[in-house]
Amino acid sequence: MAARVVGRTGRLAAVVRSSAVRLQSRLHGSTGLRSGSQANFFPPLEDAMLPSGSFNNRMALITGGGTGLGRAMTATLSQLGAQCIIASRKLDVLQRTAEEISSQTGNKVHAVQCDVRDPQAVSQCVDQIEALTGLPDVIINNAAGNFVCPSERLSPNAWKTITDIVLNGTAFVTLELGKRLIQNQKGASFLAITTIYAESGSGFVVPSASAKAGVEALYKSLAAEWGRYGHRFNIIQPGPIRTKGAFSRLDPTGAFEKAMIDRIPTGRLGTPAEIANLAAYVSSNYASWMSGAVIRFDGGEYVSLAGEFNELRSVTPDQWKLLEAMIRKTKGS
Ligand SMILES: CCCCC/C=C\C=C\C(=O)SCCNC(=O)CCNC(=O)[C@H](O)C(C)(C)COP(=O)(O)OP(=O)(O)OC[C@H]1O[C@@H](n2cnc3c(N)ncnc32)[C@H](O)[C@@H]1OP(=O)(O)O
Ligand SMILES: NC(=O)C1=CN([C@@H]2O[C@H](COP(=O)(O)OP(=O)(O)OC[C@H]3O[C@@H](n4cnc5c(N)ncnc54)[C@H](OP(=O)(O)O)[C@@H]3O)[C@@H](O)[C@H]2O)C=CC1
Repeated sequence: MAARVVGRTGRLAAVVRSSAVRLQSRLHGSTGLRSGSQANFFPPLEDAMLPSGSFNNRMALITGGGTGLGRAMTATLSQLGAQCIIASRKLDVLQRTAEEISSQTGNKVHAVQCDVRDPQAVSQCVDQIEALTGLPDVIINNAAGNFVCPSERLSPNAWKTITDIVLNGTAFVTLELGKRLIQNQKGASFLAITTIYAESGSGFVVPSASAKAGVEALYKSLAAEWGRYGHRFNIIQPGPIRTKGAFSRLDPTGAFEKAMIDRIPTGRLGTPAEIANLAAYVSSNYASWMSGAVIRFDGGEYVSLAGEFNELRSVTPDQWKLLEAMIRKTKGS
């Protein structure tokens, strides 16, 4: 009897395993099956979500606003009436983006060169911003650096480069603006863009994970301390959204993308317009009661990675009948 049960259990386990393998290989194949089907339930909307004019007479600074997600946030804020300033190292890229967005929205976008790792450059950048627009009402700390690398291959300068851009850069921009805003008795919304692995940590991007966790601690701390000056601090943790900056450094061969889509319950990557809408809401007066919030925006990827039994998604209804029968047959412990 015991031998029969053991034999049957072994066969069932093999069936479950092989069907999971078949399913996995279908999902990882070039057809991208799951993204084709599940994603149909979750179509991304690209239009600006807030009423037009929501940012009239407001000034917004977006670091890293020349490319990728920062560019999308700048476009949405500008469309909603904001005067934007975008700041990063590459002035030509910033100027091109500023001109393109301004010409589409009719609202001025200013380009200011700034390496956020350098506190003096940040101070000069803020001088320039004050001269151009006055101190901003909205600050989005979006600039970042990252690459995948086994930690044993990281040089001290590699570690310093990423942590300087992400943690020190965010701190320099936030402190410089914060001090001047406090002096001028002006309120503001601060938003930091981190990542889902700021919470869990992640191998192979350890400087980024460490620095983004530091950014989250910085923003949660200041949310508590600087509310009295009229400042709100919030955090968005995006899941994967295709940008050249991120994907060329984190998935250089393109092989990782299918695995990511496979584990995202909404079956697709996010889009820059989706994060831009969320950032606009968080930075707007519609969210004036929101401070100290950490918003995970990842199509469900984080919980999908975390749940111990989530792989059981690949068990078929017939296999469940067998499993249930086995479980019900168990008596005692
Ligand atoms: C597909 C996944 C989606 C999910 C994404 C989740 C989270 C994403 C988080 C992000 O932050 S994505 C944003 C990524 N965007 C960028 O990184 C844009 C800006 N990046 C850069 O400018 C550069 O990549 C860099 C390296 C961050 C900074 O450039 P620079 O200041 O010019 O530095 P260096 O080239 O001088 O390098 C400094 C230091 O680092 C070493 N290093 C550079 N690349 C690598 C590498 N691939 N592997 C190992 N080490 C590297 C370099 O050798 C230098 O160290 P030394 O000791 O040699 O001096
Ligand atoms: N795309 C994704 O899937 C995800 C992205 N994120 C986060 O979203 C944000 C935007 O990333 P994404 O748009 O994908 O990537 P990008 O590479 O397009 O954006 C990074 C920006 O940071 C700027 N930057 C880098 N170093 C510095 C520096 N030293 N001083 C000033 N600016 C700097 C770059 O401009 P320049 O080269 O001109 O300096 C660039 O515009 C980042 O914070 C990233 O960590 C988080 C999770 C997922």
